Amino acid sequence: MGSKNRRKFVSWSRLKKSFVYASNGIVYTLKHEQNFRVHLTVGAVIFILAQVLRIPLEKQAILAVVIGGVLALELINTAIEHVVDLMIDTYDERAKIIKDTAAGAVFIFSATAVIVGILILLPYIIALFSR
Ligand SMILES: Nc1ncnc2c1ncn2[C@@H]1O[C@H](COP(=O)(O)OP(=O)(O)OP(=O)(O)O)[C@@H](O)[C@H]1O
Repeated sequence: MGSKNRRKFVSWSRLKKSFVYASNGIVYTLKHEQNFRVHLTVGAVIFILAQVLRIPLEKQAILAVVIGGVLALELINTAIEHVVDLMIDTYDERAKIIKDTAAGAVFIFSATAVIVGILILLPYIIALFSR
């Protein structure tokens, strides 16, 4: 008892470890999940396009939130898939429901991100071609 209480308010070594663990999770997902690679690539293209089109910073912030949200949801979906696989290695209707609903959450947020991206970028693309 007490060892936790004696911990520093902010420990840089613990922060560094947390960053390394989180990076490992991102690198794992990057290597093994095609959807994550697709979303990351689309997100990077949108970010570059926003710079080229000189989109205002507050709109870029909205794009950053939705792109980051999709990527974060992909990581959670991957974690859920692994928890299910850890619990059961045979076909199970409940496993299917868990995985399918988690995938559905990613899909809904991705579709939302696409709509937000179109709403923000399209007027600038139209203005570029109607000069
Ligand atoms: N144990 C299981 N029991 C029943 N259905 C399963 C099971 N494991 C996977 N499935 C079905 O297969 C689908 C794909 O699951 P899998 O674990 O292969 O994910 P994935 O191919 O990596 O998916 P994603 O491409 O979304 O990352 C699930 O959405 C589910 O419908």
